[in-house]
Amino acid sequence: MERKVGVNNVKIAVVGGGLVGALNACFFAKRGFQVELYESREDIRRATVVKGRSINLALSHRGREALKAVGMEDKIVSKGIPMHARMIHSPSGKRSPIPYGKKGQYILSVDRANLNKELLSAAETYPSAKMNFEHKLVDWNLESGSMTFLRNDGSTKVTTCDLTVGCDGAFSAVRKHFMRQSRFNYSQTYIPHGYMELTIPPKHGDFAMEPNFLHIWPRNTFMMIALPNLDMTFTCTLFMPFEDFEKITTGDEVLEFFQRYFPDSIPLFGEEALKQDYFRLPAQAMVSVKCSPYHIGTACVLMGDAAHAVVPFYGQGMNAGFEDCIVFDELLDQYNCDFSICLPEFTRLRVPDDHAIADLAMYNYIEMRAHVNSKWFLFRKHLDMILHYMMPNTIIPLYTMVTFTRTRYHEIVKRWQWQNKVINRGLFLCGVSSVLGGTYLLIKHPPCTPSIKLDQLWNWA
Ligand SMILES: Cc1cc2nc3c(=O)[nH]c(=O)nc-3n(C[C@H](O)[C@H](O)[C@H](O)COP(=O)(O)OP(=O)(O)OC[C@H]3O[C@@H](n4cnc5c(N)ncnc54)[C@H](O)[C@@H]3O)c2cc1C
Ligand SMILES: COc1ccc2c(c1)CN(c1nc(C(=O)N(C)c3cc(Cl)c(F)cc3C(=O)O)c(Cl)s1)C2
Repeated sequence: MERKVGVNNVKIAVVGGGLVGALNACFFAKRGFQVELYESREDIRRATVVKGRSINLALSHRGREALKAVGMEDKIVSKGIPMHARMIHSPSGKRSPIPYGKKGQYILSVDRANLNKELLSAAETYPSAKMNFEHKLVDWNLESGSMTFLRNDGSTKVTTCDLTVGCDGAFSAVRKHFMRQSRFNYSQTYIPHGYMELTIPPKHGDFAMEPNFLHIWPRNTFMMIALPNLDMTFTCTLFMPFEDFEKITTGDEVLEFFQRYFPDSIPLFGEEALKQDYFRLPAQAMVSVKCSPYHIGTACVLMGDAAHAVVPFYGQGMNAGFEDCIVFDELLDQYNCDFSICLPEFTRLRVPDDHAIADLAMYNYIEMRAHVNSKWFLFRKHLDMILHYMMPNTIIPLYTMVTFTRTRYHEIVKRWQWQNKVINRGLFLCGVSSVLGGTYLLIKHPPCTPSIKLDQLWNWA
């Protein structure tokens, strides 16, 4: 265990015991801080069902690097299912695999609840870390640093700390107190689409589809994806405008809809099971939140969805939140745990990157919704691969940089804009050269004049 001189009497309050809060508790406790984690829900290690969250998630490089830094990568990866490629399902039921990249380039389907439990248990192994469940932050006083938590029995607990780390998600209570600060920027966007999770059960005791793939049914305004689970089920996420969800009110309408857009999936769900699953929970909303700065003085810093909730169309929300944790930890190393430097530096570094991934995810949502069906998806991904193969150091697919590197998100956007310019110029030059070439050939070798005139052709016929 690392122990820096002088940090073990510094008290950190982590608000929110979700994925990012639990990981942050590991980072701070590992460094020797006194850590108090406060989570409004009950301890999910004792809960039976965690409702309303995406059941599984795609873990990629950024998230793995953060887990590695606290010694949790192997444990989490061992319970993840590698997805080496996408499997594109066309309306006709044709399936086309598209690899994510080279052999070692894969993403992992991980179970959200298990990941959260493992991180909470890992945090608890540090003697300087204490978990407080069923403690909901209801007030925070910036000047005194005191926080008020409401407990399930109606009592309250007031406490103070040296640093509050707001990891309380997209609807953060900590961030609400930032809203009172002058020059605090905030924006949120709900997209018209909702998402619903459906389950494909095992078939004859095995996965009903190829397990090591991220299955995708791209249908422009509708889309369904499926990620595998260790129990040989698939968790499917159906994305659709709320107004379309609302049009489907009966079991028969469910079947009619799936028959029309995702026919190959019906035998995998089972007709009756699909009808029940569809009405189990209502479609959930998706919100994109941007704000800045992420800190107030040396008293408070936001991380994860509390700082930047992103739409899931890049599978990066958790990965970006986990990267927040490792970036802050790297700053603590670089500036010897001096919060007066680390907090503003965290804002300076992470705001442009987290805003960039929020924009990329929203861009991908708009692109997928607008004109990505299975043919277009296949074409674009194959074009990416061909251009990357031809110019490996010049053209790198956007998703490769996002998913398999820790290249800063805002640098990826700049490079992507440059690459698009190169590709468009290249396509333009190809176009111009083919026109010039064609014209040259026409001049050099004029086509022979037809033996008969067009009007003779009609008479002749
Ligand atoms: C459909 C969908 C699919 C997704 N897929 C992926 C994916 O494939 N890959 C990926 O990287 N990301 C994905 N994400 C994003 C990912 O789920 C989030 O980015 C991640 O959960 C953020 O973690 P967090 O800890 O910041 O917030 P949360 O997970 O929301 O945790 C916040 C915690 O704070 C607690 N809390 C809230 N208010 C208070 C309070 N006042 N006091 C105390 N505690 C409080 C909550 O109970 C919760 O436990 C997806 C999201 C959705 C919606
Ligand atoms: C649990 O709920 C969810 C919901 C959405 C996602 C995930 C899990 C995981 N997601 C990933 N997206 C990428 C990606 O980079 N892109 C561009 C893609 C974007 C979309 Cl929308 C898509 F359908 C495929 C790809 C693809 O390339 O396979 C990965 Cl790489 S992983 C999206």
